[in-house]
Amino acid sequence: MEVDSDDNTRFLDGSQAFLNWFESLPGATFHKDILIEDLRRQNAGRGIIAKADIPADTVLFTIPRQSILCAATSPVKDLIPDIFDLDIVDFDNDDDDDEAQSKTQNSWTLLILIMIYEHLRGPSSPWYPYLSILPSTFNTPMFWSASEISELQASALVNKVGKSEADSMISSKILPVIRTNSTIFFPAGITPLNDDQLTQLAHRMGSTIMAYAFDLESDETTINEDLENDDDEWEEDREGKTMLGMVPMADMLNADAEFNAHINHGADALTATSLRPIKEGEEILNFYGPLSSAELLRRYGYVTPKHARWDVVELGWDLFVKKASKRFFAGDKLSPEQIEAVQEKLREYEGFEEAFVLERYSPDPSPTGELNEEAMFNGLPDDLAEQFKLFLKGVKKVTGGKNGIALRALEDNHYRRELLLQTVMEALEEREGQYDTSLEEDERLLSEGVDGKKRMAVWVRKGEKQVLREARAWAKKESEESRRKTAEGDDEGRSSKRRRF
Ligand SMILES: C[S@@+](CC[C@H](N)C(=O)[O-])C[C@H]1O[C@@H](n2cnc3c(N)ncnc32)[C@H](O)[C@@H]1O
Repeated sequence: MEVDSDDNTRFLDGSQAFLNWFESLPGATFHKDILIEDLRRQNAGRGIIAKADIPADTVLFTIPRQSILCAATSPVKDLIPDIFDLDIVDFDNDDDDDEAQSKTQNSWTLLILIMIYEHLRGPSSPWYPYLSILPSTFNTPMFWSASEISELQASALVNKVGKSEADSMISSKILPVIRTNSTIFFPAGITPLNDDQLTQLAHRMGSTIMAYAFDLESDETTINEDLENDDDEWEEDREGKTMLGMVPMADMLNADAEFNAHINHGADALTATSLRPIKEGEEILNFYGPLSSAELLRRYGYVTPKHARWDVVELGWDLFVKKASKRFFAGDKLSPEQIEAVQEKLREYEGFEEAFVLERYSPDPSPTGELNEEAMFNGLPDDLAEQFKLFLKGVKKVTGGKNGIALRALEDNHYRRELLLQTVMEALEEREGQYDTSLEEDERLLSEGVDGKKRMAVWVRKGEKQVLREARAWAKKESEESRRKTAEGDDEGRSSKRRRF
């Protein structure tokens, strides 16, 4: 990345002013053997590196809770108590669809308002040296043009960018509060911003929160406890469930799927500690969770090779049914209208899934932040087999028991599994065809050195195609096995009350 010398000076001065400010906070510590480094040459902004070898379990820095920018520390809670009353704010409220809730705040919108307020205060804000080094532009797809988004091709990420949801959240929860309290946000001497400017600012703050904010747990937790929890735990800070806060210095750590540091949440302070020995010159890295390349790009605006182990691809139910139906049309025993009737009934079912996420078996990193096991594709979602069985039952019903294939599949577990696997293989082939380029073309593009947003988009779509190929190879192997068992007339396959599919 090219930077001119003025930019360079501003960047380095910003880092130094931030460090000076941080070290002056009562209770803050910053280890003598670490430094804030300029990592723009590797498109990673600022990061923290070790200046000397650091042993495991070393406290790298300490952030007193008082210095965190959040609902508990912001002066706005006294200025606009009715919306910032911490006793009545429902941190679980993330339901934007409910009109009654449209004016109430959640952890996201509170923090957006707090950050807008501090941003507008400029140098008078106690957090100014910190806020000054946070980004004003982002690489997340939220800010991509339509043609840049189109490079994601058939990735499910295209429908998860969330621009219009963010726009409506800003117009229903952010702008009205600022307009009602305009003298607080724009006191004498500060020129008020118009709605477009405020909307842009709110987007900027929302994206900063997405990539920088922490879920403020109040209890001491350790990496071991975190890793024992299920995957959803990692995502909690991005779901609007608990108080979110901007944690100076903790958010200067970059991250990867293999990492060497962790943030512990203590009663009075948060501390960053080394999980294992860190060598001089090594970057100190945090972990943002077991995120796929697409999710890492959506939330943080970057991708890394090590996160590809968590790549996923979505297989739509309608595509699966399209492929399955071909088999059930045999002998004209099932009409398209009957299939649609089955589908309609299925959609009414509470647990109905529109799409199934295919993913590898991919263990979490070890407590010392290392990946010790290969990720591999080893199975389809159980829900798909269950929904397929319901579909077969539906077919049996609408045909009055006349569709032989459905009847046999409901009776014979091996046969049903074989049908499922065959259908999945065909559906996966069509799913791969929905992307404009092949896996091999994407690999060539990446090796030829495509860069910027396009490289990230190619990386995401390539990763998804790789999962599709692995899933197809796995299904083929399983299907051969299943067919062998069916041919052998394995009685185990017959349905019985004692045995489940
Ligand atoms: C919490 S901040 C980390 C500090 C950030 N680099 C900065 O300069 O302010 C998260 C952002 O850092 C960048 N980042 C984090 N880890 C990265 C990595 N391994 N490679 C490239 N960029 C990374 C991404 O832009 C991400 O949105």
